[in-house]
Amino acid sequence: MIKAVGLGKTYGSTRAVNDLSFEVHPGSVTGFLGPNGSGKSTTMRLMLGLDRGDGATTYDGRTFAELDHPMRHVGALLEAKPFHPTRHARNHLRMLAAANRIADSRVDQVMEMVGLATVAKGKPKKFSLGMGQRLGIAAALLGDPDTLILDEPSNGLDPQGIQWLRSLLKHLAGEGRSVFVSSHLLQEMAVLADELVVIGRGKMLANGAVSDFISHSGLGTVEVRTPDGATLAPAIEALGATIVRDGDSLVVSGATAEQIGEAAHSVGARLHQLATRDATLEEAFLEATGLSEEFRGSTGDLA
Ligand SMILES: Nc1ncnc2c1ncn2[C@@H]1O[C@H](COP(=O)(O)OP(=O)(O)OP(=O)(O)O)[C@@H](O)[C@H]1O
Repeated sequence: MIKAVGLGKTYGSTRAVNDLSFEVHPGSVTGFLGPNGSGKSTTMRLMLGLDRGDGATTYDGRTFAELDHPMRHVGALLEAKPFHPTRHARNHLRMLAAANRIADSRVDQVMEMVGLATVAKGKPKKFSLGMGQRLGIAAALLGDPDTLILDEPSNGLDPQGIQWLRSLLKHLAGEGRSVFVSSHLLQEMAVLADELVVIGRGKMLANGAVSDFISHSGLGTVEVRTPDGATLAPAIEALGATIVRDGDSLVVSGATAEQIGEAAHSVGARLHQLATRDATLEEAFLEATGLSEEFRGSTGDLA
């Protein structure tokens, strides 16, 4: 298990990460979300001891520096990929393997896993963004680690690549590993992650199950089809809910289907349909991070 306690980092006058504490549990994928510049990469570097800062991160009770052959415990993919300019992809991995006492045969295994076996002798500097990303993922998997920390691993991957990565990470978590992964692809995160850590301007905004994050956003609605709208609407509004009329339907925010059903019963209104619609992860994320967005674009006058 990963346990991060009180992580913090200041660059000049910028408090990039501020007192972040969270856990990443074995057997699950934990998504790490936050707007641009919110401190995700800095947090990951702190977790791996690559940046000096406040707090501590332990892996089953040991800090990264205390692990012998860390690649065999924690596999990491960070934004900057230090590939050797002239070394072949396979040799790059062989060198990492040797430094961590990992068998050479594992190199071919991971190249196969990430779909780079046919270009094993290619030079990473000639790789496309997606191929470079796959090589970085191969390096993270090299030590067959029980913990993975991946910063934007889907960057540059095509749709098939993203689907492949999703299956891979779910499979690895299913084997009991702890997977911590940042991404801006919220639809992807919605189907990949079990738990979330959501930050804004370096501070924790939400931490817990994806389903709780979405339901706590309060953005879900209930669609009510009724021939007795005039009778039912005041009873729903009396619950403190708001109603938007859509043809012969009432779209209700701020009340559950159960509450609406009870209200309908108490005023004798007939219900033809009562359908709940959950918020999307994107809607919940935008709601949670709206005020902590650091960089806000404008659609302006594009003409
Ligand atoms: N080496 C550095 N020197 C100075 N400031 C830095 C440095 N690295 C990051 N920062 C600042 O720290 C803050 C957090 O940056 P970080 O890269 O961790 O965010 P992020 O959430 O990973 O962003 P993105 O989603 O855009 O990749 C930003 O304000 C950034 O400008």
